[in-house]
Amino acid sequence: MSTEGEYECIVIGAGVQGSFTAYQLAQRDKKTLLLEQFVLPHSRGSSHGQTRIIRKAYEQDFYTHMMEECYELWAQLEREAGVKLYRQTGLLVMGPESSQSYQLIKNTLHRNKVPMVILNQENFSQHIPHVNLAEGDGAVVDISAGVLYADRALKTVQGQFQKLGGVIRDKEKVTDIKPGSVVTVSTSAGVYRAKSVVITAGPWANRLLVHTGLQLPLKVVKINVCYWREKVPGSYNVKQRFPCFLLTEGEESKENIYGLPSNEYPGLVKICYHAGAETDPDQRDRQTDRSDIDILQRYIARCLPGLVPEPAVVESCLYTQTPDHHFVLDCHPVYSNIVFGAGFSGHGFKFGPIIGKLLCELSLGEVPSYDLSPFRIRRFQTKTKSAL
Ligand SMILES: Cc1cc2nc3c(=O)[nH]c(=O)nc-3n(C[C@H](O)[C@H](O)[C@H](O)COP(=O)(O)OP(=O)(O)OC[C@H]3O[C@@H](n4cnc5c(N)ncnc54)[C@H](O)[C@@H]3O)c2cc1C
Ligand SMILES: O=C(O)[C@@H]1CCCCN1
Repeated sequence: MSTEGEYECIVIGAGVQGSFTAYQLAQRDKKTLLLEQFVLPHSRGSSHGQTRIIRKAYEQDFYTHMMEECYELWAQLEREAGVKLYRQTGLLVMGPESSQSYQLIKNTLHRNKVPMVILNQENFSQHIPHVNLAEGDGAVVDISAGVLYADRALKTVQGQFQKLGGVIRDKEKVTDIKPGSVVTVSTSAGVYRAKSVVITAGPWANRLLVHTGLQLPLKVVKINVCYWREKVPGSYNVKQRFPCFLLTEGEESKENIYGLPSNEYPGLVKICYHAGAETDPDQRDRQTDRSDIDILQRYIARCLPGLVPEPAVVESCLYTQTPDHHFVLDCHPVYSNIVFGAGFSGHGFKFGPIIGKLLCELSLGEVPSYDLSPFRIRRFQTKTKSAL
C-alpha cells in the first residue's frame, strides 16, 4: 500500500500558528503535511499584512514569561534563514494612572525586570514629540518591544519548513476530519492519514472542530486596519525612533487603541482600534461597520496633532476572540491525538514560535513546556456532542 498520503502529523491552516507548528514538527524530524485552503500567500485570514507588534508588556505574567523565550526563537529563525524579521522600536504604553489595566502592565514589567522607562507629564514631550499625553495618564516604555515583519515572517517560516522536508499543499480546503487512532483528513483534492492532527484554522476553527463534535465560544470580528497621513512626512517615522504605542483606555473608549510608526507605507502611520463588528469569515467584505474609525478619528484629532484625522488607507483583518481574550491551546477532550490552537484574540502573532512549540509538544503527547491552564478549554462551558 502506498504511504504517500500518510504522515506523522497533519496541520490544518497555514497562518502564523499552523506554519510555526509545522516547522517545529519538521525540526523534530516528523513527517508533516501543512494544508491551506487558499493559494499562499493570501490576505483572507488573520496573519497577513506587513507588520505586527512584539512586546513583553502584558497584564499577566504568563504572557511576559512566554515572551522571554519567544524573542530568542524569533532571533533563531532570523539567523537560520538570514532574514530580518524584528525591528526594535519600543512600545509606549499610556493609560489613566488610576486604571487597573495600566497599573497591571506597569507592575508586570517591573516585577519581571523588563527594561523600561517611566515618563511623566514633564518629560513626556521631550521623549515623544507630536503626541499629547492626556491629563491623568501615565506612560511607560517597554524598551525591547518593536515591530515584526509579518508577511516576511510567514514566508520565512514556511520556507524553512519546506527546507526541512515538510510538505505544504495550498488551495486544498479540508472538508472532513474522521477521528481515530489514525486520523483521516479529506480535502477538496485528496485524502490523507496521520497519527495526529493539529487544527490552526483561525477564524474558521469551529467549522473544522464541528467534524470532531466540539464547538468553542469564539467570536470572529472584522478590524478596519487604518493608516493615517503625517502632516509633515517622517514625523512619526520608525527612523525618527517613533515607538509603537498602546493606549489602555481613554476619553474615546474603554478598548485599546494602538499604533505602529510609519514604515511600510511612506508617510502613513498604522493606528487601529482593538475591537470590531462580528462577521462571518467568508463574508467579511459585507461587514461595513465603521464605528471604530469614528473613535480613532476623535482620538487622533485630540492626541496626535501631526496626523490628518481621516484614514488614507483602510485594509481589513480578522480577530477570533475568546470570552476572556486568552488563547485556546489544548487537546480534544475525547480524541487526544487531535490538537488545536485557536482564539488568538488579536494578539497571537508575536507568540507564533512558542505556540508552534507548544502545539507540537501536545501533538506528540509530551508534557508542554509551559503551564497551559490559562489556555485549556475546561475554562469554558464547551459544547461537546453527547454521542462522543
Ligand atoms: C488588525 C490586526 C492586528 C493585529 N496586531 C497584532 C499585533 O500587533 N501583535 C500580535 O502579536 N498579534 C496581532 N494580531 C493577531 C495575530 O495576527 C493573530 O492572532 C494571528 O495572525 C492568528 O493566526 P492564526 O494562524 O490563528 O490564524 P490565520 O492567520 O487566520 O490562519 C488560519 C489559516 O487556516 C486556513 N484554513 C481555515 N480553514 C481551513 C480549511 N478548512 N482547510 C484548509 N485551511 C483552512 C485559513 O485559510 C488561514 O490561512 C493582529 C491581528 C489583526 C487582525
Ligand atoms: O498584540 C499586540 O501587541 C497588539 C496590541 C493591541 C491590539 C492588537 N494587538
